[in-house]
Amino acid sequence: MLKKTNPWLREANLIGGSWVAADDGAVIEVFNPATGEMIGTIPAVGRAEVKRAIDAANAAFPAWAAKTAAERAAILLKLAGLIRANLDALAELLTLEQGKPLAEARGEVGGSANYVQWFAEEARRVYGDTIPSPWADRRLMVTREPVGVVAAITPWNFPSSMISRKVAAALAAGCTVVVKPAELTPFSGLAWGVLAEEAGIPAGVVNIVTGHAPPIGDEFLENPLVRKITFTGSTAVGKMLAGRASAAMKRVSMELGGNAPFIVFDDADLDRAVTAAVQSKYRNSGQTCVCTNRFYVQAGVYDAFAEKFAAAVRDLKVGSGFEAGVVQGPLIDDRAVKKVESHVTDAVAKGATILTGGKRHALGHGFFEPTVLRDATPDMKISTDEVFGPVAPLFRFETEDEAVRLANATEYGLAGYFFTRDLSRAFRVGEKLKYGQIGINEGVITTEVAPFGGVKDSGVGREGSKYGLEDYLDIKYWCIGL
Ligand SMILES: NC(=O)C1=CN([C@@H]2O[C@H](COP(=O)(O)OP(=O)(O)OC[C@H]3O[C@@H](n4cnc5c(N)ncnc54)[C@H](OP(=O)(O)O)[C@@H]3O)[C@@H](O)[C@H]2O)C=CC1
Ligand SMILES: O=C(O)CCCC(=O)O
Repeated sequence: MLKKTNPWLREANLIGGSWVAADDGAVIEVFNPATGEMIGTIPAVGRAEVKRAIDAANAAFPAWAAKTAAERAAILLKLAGLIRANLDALAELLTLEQGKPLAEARGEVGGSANYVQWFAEEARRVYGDTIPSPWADRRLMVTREPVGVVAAITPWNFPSSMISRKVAAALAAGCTVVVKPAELTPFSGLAWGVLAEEAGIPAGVVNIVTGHAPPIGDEFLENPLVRKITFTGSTAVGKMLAGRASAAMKRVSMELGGNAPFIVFDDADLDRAVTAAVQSKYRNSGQTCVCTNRFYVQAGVYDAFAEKFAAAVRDLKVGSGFEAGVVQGPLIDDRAVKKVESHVTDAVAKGATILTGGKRHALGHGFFEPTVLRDATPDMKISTDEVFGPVAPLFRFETEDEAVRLANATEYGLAGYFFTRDLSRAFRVGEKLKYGQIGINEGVITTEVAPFGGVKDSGVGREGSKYGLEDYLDIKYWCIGL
């Protein structure tokens, strides 16, 4: 039904300003994760179509890069306005293909517009430098230039805002792009292309291709016209892409997995910590790379926190994202549910106690009960693996040093959170945590004005903020003899 009424559901790819099918007509079916119903099909393109998209981006690059920053900014501002003007329909499309509650989808689409607006504004602030010359007869300066054609690969958990965060930055810098949205949630990405056209972004500047990932990834990696690859997704795929891209000397930005700790010290405001814990863990049903994965709670407040937290989680309403009051939608697919189930089974076998939830929800499909486990220990899989689902393990600790050691005992380093009312401890612990993003007395910290990104196996580069533009700019040094 929504397929007929939603004006943004586009079942074609955008290549060089034309909406096209795969050369051989191949398609992939896309399903609603809440019901299992097919909601549409997308082209399953091969390397030939991807090469044409890259050629189109390359052909469009000189004219787009030559526009003044103010001209690019004006087009991007129009796009931000169009996203906002159509927010309801875009949010419905997002919930339909991804499952998140409509209120969260509206928040994501609004965030998508915010990223576009932010980078429209930043486009006009790409400054250069002059360098004091060591030679009396020469003048030295530095300018910044767009890197060229960018290939962007985006995930299914934020199918709208991840495109904005990458593509708006690339466009603001003067780059042209070929985007590959996730196969499970392609329609929000394709809708982005429809809106980009309507905003007046010239043909070939934004191209969107869909299909099976390996051939598309191979063309991105092996085509010399692609100068940069930006990716959000799993660490395993990110490492593969970064390895092959560096062999071809392409620039990369990698936003990869996380294993976020959330530390509650004895001196924390417990009610505030509980509210933040629920948001940080159960947003998008736990399918966010900055969602808390491990809760470390100091011995003095362990029981009180566990009780209050479990009570709050019991109240979370599970169901279709379209239903009023629902705050937990389905997981993206059955593979995700099986992963969550295996973490719970492993934790319980090793001594964890289920305080609430713990199994598939009676609604079926991708639904899983919001779960809290107490008495978690470091030997459980959930302490090292990214669970990407609605399961919260509570670990107990005694001292500040122990909390920091446990929180840092992971190969990931994306986001970490802690709760304390002691200012000295806030700085002490914040400085010791090896993470790219720190939340103190806050559980949700993402905004377009701040740098999003990680250290260690969580990736390289930053998105959003003034730093987000740098990833799309090359530095050029000029030495001018007088
Ligand atoms: N950091 C984050 O925000 C995310 C983390 N994850 C983590 O990864 C786990 C698995 O999720 P999954 O969806 O499999 O993540 P992936 O890393 O496989 O997918 C992310 C994106 O990469 C694409 N991709 C996959 N393989 C290739 C390839 N060979 N070449 C080019 N692109 C490729 C996917 O395409 P396609 O959709 O067509 O497969 C998708 O667009 C999750 O459970 C979670 O732990 C997942 C998503 C986002
Ligand atoms: O999971 C991600 O990669 C993006 C998270 C965006 C957010 O925190 O809103």
